[in-house]
Amino acid sequence: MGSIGVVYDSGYGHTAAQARAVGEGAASVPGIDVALYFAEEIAADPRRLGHCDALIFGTPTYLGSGSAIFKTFMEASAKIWLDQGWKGKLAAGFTNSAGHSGDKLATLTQLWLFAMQHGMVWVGLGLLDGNGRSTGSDAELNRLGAYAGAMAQSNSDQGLEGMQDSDLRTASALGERVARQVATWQGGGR
Ligand SMILES: Cc1cc2nc3c(=O)[nH]c(=O)nc-3n(C[C@H](O)[C@H](O)[C@H](O)COP(=O)(O)O)c2cc1C
Repeated sequence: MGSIGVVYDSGYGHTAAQARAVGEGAASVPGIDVALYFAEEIAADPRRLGHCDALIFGTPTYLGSGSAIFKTFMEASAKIWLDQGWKGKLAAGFTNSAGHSGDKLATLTQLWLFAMQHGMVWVGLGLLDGNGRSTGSDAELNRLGAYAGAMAQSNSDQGLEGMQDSDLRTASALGERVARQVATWQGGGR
């Protein structure tokens, strides 16, 4: 039994699709409740996340970092940070951008540091990098080769049809991994 909150921002819908995939993967684990929270809305009262055993953070990469709206959520959590209210919860992250690199690692690093400041315990993707061999293809899981979290790439001139199925499956795998960790995580040591 456990509860996971997926907190995300998305200006144009791509990262929202990734968030839904993360949520579906998490919900595939029996006994895990999953809820998606739009960062701008939950920033008004981030204490509503207090019941979650794990928080999975997601934001588009804008100019080499998370979006301003996601940063608003981060700063809205400052009073919780002061009390270390999320200490011992599990955390993970995901991001989408137009570039294949797109400096997405900087965004995942930002999310990781945010979780570290809160005393949370980071769960990485747990998948080897895909599509790194001559026999590989973009259909492979983790085709963008991230370890710190889930990455997705979508062309800037396309809508959701530009999302790669493999990236959504990778996002789902992250959600499922966090959910499996929640199922066994005690967290009591904080
Ligand atoms: C203000 C802004 C800054 C962006 N900066 C980057 C960037 O640094 N790297 C990148 O690869 N794509 C960048 N992009 C492209 C977005 O990451 C891409 O369109 C992504 O799909 C947006 O996700 P969303 O639909 O969830 O908002 C930027 C887009 C905008 C609007």
